[in-house]
Amino acid sequence: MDVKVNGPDEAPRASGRTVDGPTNPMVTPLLTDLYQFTMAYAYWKAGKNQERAVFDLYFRKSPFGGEYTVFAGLEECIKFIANFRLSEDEISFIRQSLPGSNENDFFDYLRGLDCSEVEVYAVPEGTVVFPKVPLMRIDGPIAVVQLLETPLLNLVNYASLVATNAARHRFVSGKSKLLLEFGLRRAQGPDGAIGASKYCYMGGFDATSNVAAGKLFGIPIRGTHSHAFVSSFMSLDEIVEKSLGSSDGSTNCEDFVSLVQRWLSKIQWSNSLGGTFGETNQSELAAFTSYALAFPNSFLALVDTYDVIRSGIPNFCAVALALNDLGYKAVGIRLDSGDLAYLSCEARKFFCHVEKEFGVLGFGKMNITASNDLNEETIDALNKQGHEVDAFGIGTYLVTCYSQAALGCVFKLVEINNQPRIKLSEDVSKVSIPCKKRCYRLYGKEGYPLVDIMTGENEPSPKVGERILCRHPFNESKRAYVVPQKVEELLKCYWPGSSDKTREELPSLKDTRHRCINQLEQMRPDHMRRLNPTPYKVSVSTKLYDFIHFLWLNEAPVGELQ
Ligand SMILES: Nc1ncnc2c1ncn2[C@@H]1O[C@H](COP(=O)(O)OP(=O)(O)OP(=O)(O)O)[C@@H](O)[C@H]1O
Ligand SMILES: O=P(O)(O)OC[C@H]1O[C@H](OP(=O)(O)OP(=O)(O)O)[C@H](O)[C@@H]1O
Ligand SMILES: O=C(O)c1cccnc1
Ligand SMILES: [Mg+2]
Repeated sequence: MDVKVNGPDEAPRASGRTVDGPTNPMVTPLLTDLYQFTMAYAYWKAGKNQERAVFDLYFRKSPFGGEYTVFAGLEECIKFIANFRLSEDEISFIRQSLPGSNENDFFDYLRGLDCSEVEVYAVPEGTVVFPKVPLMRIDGPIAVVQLLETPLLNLVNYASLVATNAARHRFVSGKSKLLLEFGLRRAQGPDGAIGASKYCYMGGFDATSNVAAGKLFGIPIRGTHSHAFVSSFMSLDEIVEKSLGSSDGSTNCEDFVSLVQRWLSKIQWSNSLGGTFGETNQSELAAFTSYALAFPNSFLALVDTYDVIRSGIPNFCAVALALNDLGYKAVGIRLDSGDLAYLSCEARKFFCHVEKEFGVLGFGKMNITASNDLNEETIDALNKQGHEVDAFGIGTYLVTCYSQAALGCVFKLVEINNQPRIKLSEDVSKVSIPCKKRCYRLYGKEGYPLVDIMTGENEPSPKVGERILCRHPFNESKRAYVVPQKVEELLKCYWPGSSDKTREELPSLKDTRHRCINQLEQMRPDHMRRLNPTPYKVSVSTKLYDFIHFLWLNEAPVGELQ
C-alpha cells in the first residue's frame, strides 16, 4: 500500500502509520446525515460522547432474489476512518448549521476528533457474506462512531450490491467468457461509474471501458468502436494513406484497400460462402479498412450498423483476410443488436467456412463480442438457445443494479458501556442481534461452508471436530448440530484504535478479486443457482440465543388485552 500523509491537519495516528485517503475526495466527515451531528452534540452536552459503543454493520436479505452477497467497500471505509479529521472550514459550517448550539467547547471537541479510539473489525473485502452476520463491527466513543454510520453505509451499500451483481453475471456467463463492463455512460454519476468499474472487476469482470478507473485502480481497459465510426465513412475513396507494412516489417503493401477488395470478391465468389450476400455496404468496408490500418494488431469490428449477415460479417472477413496476408491476426467482431444467439451462430459458421475455404488456421475461433441491454436473464436465455459469444459487454443493467436498487445495509447499536442492546420490531427480520460478537464460518466434510455462527465475545470459539449446536437466532425449532472440519473466524482487525492489536493489511484490488472468485467457487452449487436457491444457514450459539431472548423479554413491554 502507498504510504502518504493525507488529511487536513496531520497524519492519522491510530495505526502508527499513514493510509491514503478515500478515492473520492467528496468522502469527508461532512458526508453524513445532519442527525449524526445533532446527536453528537446532544451526546456531548449530556456528557455521554465518550461512552463506549459497539455497532454492527449488516444487511438483512441478499439482493437479486439470491442467497449470497459479495462484501465490498471495506478498503474505502478504512481509508476514510484513517483520515477522519474535520477541517476548520468544515467545523465552521457545522457551527452555522447546528440549530441553536454555540458552545465553543463542542467545536474544540470536534477539532480534536479522529478515529484513534475507534476499533474496526471486518470481514475481508471480497468475502461471500450472508444476512445478519456483521460485515463490520465498529467499537468506539459513541459520538464519533455515530458520525461514521452514514459514510460507512454509503461506502458499503452500493459497492456490495454492484459486486454481487457482477458475480451473478459472471455465474450465468460461465468462467470461460470474457466480461467487459461498459456502464460508464449510463451509471449514476461519476462516483457510481468509478465504483461500478472497481467493484465489477472485484466481482469477477475482466475489464472495463472506463479509462479513469483503469488509471485509478489498474483495472485492464478494453474497448471496440462505435456505430458513429462506421457511419462517418462514405466511401473507400476517403482512404488516402493506403499502405501497410507486414507485421514482421519484411514487406510493405502499397495498397491495402485493393487487397481488401480482392479478398471481398474472393469471398463473394467462393463456393461455400457465395450466395449468402451480394454487394456489401462500401462505406462500412471503408470504416473497417481504416480501422485495420490504424490497429492492424488488434482489429475488432462492430458489424451491425447496416446488415450483419449481408454486409458486416463479409466485410470484416475481407479485412481480416487481408491483414492475415500481412501476418496480422484480427481479433473479431462485436454484435450490438438483433438476435444475438442466432447472429453469433451464423458468424461462427461463416468464420469456420472461411478457415476451411482459404486454409487460414484459427479463423473459425475469431472472437465474438455481444452487447446491447444484456443482463442475467438475457444471458441465461442465450445459454438456453445456444450461442457462440465469447465476450459480453454489459452496461446499464449491471452498473445501475436495475433489478434491485439498494442492498439495505444497516448500522445498529449492539452494546453501550459493556451493556448489550437490542432493537425490537414487529417484523422479526428487523430485530437486531445484541452483544459484541464473534463470527465464524464452519465448513463441512465436503469442503463447503455449512453455516455461519455468531457467539458472544468471550465464548470459546468452535473447534474442528467438536460438535456444536447452531441455533436460528429467532426460531426456536430451527437448530442443528455441526461437527466442523474447518473453522474460520470472519471478523478481523482492520483498524486497531488505541489497542495494540495488529492491523490487517489492505490487499490489492487484484488480490481481493481473487479472493472473491475463490470464495464464490467454494460455495455449494444449490446456494448459487438462480431459481429458488437454498438459503445458507446463519445461526447463533446457545448462549447467545438464550441471551437474545432474555433481553427481548426484558425490553418488550407486556401488552394488556381489554
Ligand atoms: N437470442 C436472444 N434471446 C433473448 N434475448 C435476446 C436475444 N438476442 C438479443 N436479446 C436481447 O433482446 C433485446 C433486443 O433489443 P431491442 O428490441 O432494442 O432490439 P435491437 O436488436 O437492439 O434493435 P435496434 O437495432 O433497433 O437497436 C436486448 O435486450 C438484447 O440483449
Ligand atoms: O446496452 P448496455 O448494456 O447499456 O451496454 C452499453 C451500450 O452502450 C453502447 O450503446 P450506445 O450508447 O451507442 O446506445 P444504444 O445501444 O442505446 O444505441 C453499446 O453499443 C452498448 O449497446
Ligand atoms: O468499447 C465498446 O465497445 C463500448 C464501450 C462503452 C459502451 N459500449 C461499447
Ligand atoms: Mg445498445
